[in-house]
Amino acid sequence: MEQPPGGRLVSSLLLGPRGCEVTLEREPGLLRWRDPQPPRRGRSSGGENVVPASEIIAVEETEIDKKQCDSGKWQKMSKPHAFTESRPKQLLVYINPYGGKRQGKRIYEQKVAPLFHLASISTDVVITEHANHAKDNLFEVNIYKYDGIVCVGGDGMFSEVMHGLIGRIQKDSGIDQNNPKTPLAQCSIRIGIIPAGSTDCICYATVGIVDPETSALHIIVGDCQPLDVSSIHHNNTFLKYSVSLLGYGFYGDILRDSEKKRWMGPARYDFSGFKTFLSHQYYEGTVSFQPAKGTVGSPRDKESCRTGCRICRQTKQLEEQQKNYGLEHKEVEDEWKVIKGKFLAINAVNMSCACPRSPKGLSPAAHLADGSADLILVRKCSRFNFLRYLVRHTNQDDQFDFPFVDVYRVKRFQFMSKQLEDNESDIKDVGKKRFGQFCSDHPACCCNLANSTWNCDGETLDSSAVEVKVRCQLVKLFARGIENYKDETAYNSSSNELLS
Ligand SMILES: Nc1ncnc2c1ncn2[C@@H]1O[C@H](COP(=O)(O)OP(=O)(O)OP(=O)(O)O)[C@@H](O)[C@H]1O
Ligand SMILES: CCCCCCCCCCCCC/C=C/[C@@H](O)[C@H](CO)NC(=O)CCCCC
Ligand SMILES: [Ca+2]
Repeated sequence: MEQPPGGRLVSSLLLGPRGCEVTLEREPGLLRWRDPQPPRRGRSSGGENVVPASEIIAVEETEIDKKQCDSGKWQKMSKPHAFTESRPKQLLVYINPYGGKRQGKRIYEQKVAPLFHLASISTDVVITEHANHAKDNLFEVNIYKYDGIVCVGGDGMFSEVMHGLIGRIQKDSGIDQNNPKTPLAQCSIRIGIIPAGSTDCICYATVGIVDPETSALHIIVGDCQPLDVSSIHHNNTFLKYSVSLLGYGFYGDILRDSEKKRWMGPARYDFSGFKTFLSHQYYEGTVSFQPAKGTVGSPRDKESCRTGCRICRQTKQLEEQQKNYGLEHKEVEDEWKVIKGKFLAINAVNMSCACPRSPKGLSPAAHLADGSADLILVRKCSRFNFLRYLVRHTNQDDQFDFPFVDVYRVKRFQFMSKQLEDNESDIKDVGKKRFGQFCSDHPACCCNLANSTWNCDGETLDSSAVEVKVRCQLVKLFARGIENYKDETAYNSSSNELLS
């Protein structure tokens, strides 16, 4: 390449049989060329292509002019691939061969492995043989020799890998996960998700599309998206972590029913969803929460979390300032709001939970990395009203604009079912006998004292009482959030896909 004044390198590029001029601008590192053919009508870019150098996957020479080579003017480069410091060189890959439509292995081998090879990334691949294989394995291997862990599967598989990684880091840092008050050690090893599951909500909500190649490219270019994680405890015992949905009632019941129908594949959620909707079960209990004070946004905002999100950035800065002033434990004294009631659903979401089924998700303005969760309380209402609420997850109308739906942005919350509350008070009341699932005071009244289960990122969790705390940006993903399209020349305008 020649270097004319102005920090621009200029060379010629052969695209098929036609040649064109290609320039590389040092600042801000953009590679530009014009299509050799005249621009198509209606194409605003006028046939110009722009690719940031940081997003070039690999450069390969197809043929070298022998004469130039011998003259010493040309030197054959070894295959250059690392264009930025943050790119991974060695990855540990876990494939769930049974997730979603059971295509994980094929997707990895046909769509992802060739791209990793092109980018000169070396991999150790583990095809899981049973549930918890990946999680257990992460406690045994030397994770520190890897630049990232990749999971090929759905939200459940991601959850397994995340539990393994967080657990391992805490173990190595001497931190007891059972203490809900202990600050956790952050995980600097990034996790990549190659979607091959049934809902793939974590991939959709952090990338904007469920597409294995796009996710592979985000891994290769070394993107980094921090993610909030909620820790769930009961009686000083650690239960689970959650990054997408922690739901009691409707989504817990769907999951409990659908787990028996795994053989149906992703269709099990439609079947169990319909059945759970008809059952119209409500649950009594008490929800207590601390409203998030240190965050900038609100769950009723019109603005969503997007790449480089201002709200996530500002909240993190605020948290760091508080830490510097020694105020990080101040929230313990913050006031608790208590709500007793009958609920069809209690949903706590750390992110929008957007997925192909619901493109704006359960809480469209929730943020990936703002240290808070949106707590959505759907009180007992008619079946018709509940259906109206559900349908609004699929259209542009506001799903929080109902008198029976409340939404709060929280840092911590607790839930206790009425059954457990009653049991706890009955321990003192020794003479009283319980009548199974029904109200002991009025056996004929059929008060609903049954318990639901929690849907924790698509895994069931049975606990009638939980204590939940959001851990700001505990893990990092190979992703960059959902992008806004401003520059049509750099990206394919019809999807979120990166150019390769
Ligand atoms: N080899 C295996 N055999 C059986 N179960 C496995 C195996 N490997 C992983 N699992 C478990 O399968 C569960 C579901 O996997 P995964 O999340 O990939 O698919 P899914 O449930 O269809 O998708 P989604 O979670 O997006 O709805 C995970 O909880 C994981 O622990
Ligand atoms: C008449 C039309 C009504 C349509 C209603 C559609 C509402 C869809 C909301 C979808 C919300 C998904 C929340 C994501 C949860 C994931 O962590 C979890 C694991 O993958 N998936 C499920 O539990 C699977 C949950 C599947 C629910 C159907
Ligand atoms: Ca959040």
